[in-house]
Amino acid sequence: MRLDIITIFPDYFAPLGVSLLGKARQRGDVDVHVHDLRGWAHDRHRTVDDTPYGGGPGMVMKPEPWGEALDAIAPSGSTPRLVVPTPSGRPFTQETAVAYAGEPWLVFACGRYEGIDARVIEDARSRMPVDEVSIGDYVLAGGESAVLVIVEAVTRLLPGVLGNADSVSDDSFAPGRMAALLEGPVYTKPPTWRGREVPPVLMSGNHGAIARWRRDQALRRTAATRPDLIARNTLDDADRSTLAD
Ligand SMILES: Nc1nc2cc(Br)ccc2s1
Repeated sequence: MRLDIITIFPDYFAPLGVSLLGKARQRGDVDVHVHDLRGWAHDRHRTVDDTPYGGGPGMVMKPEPWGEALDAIAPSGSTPRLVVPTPSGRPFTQETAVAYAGEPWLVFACGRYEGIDARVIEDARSRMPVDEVSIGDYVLAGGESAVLVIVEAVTRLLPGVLGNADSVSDDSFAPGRMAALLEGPVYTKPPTWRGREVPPVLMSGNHGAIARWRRDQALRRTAATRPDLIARNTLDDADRSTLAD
């Protein structure tokens, strides 16, 4: 997978060189290129923003540098998927992450200020798929943090990137598996810590009882914090009994 990231803060992406993704990059599983948008701003001050037409607060990112950057990174005829984080985008979910993990090439546009001139997105749509995605109902100072989130959610799904492949298939939001129940509590050694014991069922060796206990915990946590997710699940009698407790 190739990832291109266009930003006015390239140093923001130093974290992509460490941990699992860093190893994946060293192995050549992921090819990441970070580009400074100011490289395509040709005036003396390398200006990338200007005042908004129609007035209003803040500044808008000028179309010219973006247009030149996208032309240089994705010349006509090449068709990466352009991903533009924005609070007004479609929700980015685990399903989106799974879809993106199957893409050979993603280009990320990191907006700043009040956003990117809308004509940049229109122009890009004329020659490549463009997704405007939101990572949540809050406003950041720019798209860089959102790209870090999206890149982590996507690349951890790539074969070999996450040490334990089972972890991915066992994700609480993994499509098709218990349809997005939240993870229940997890435990490791020591068996007693500050007088608090690990639930005995987890040390019983009874895998059926352990699976039932884990599902009950996931159901209870989901019902308590994300009841909207419960409706997406097909509950059996045992589930309904757990939730009725
Ligand atoms: N939640 C999000 N906030 C923002 C702000 C800017 Br400015 C650009 C992208 C995003 S995604």
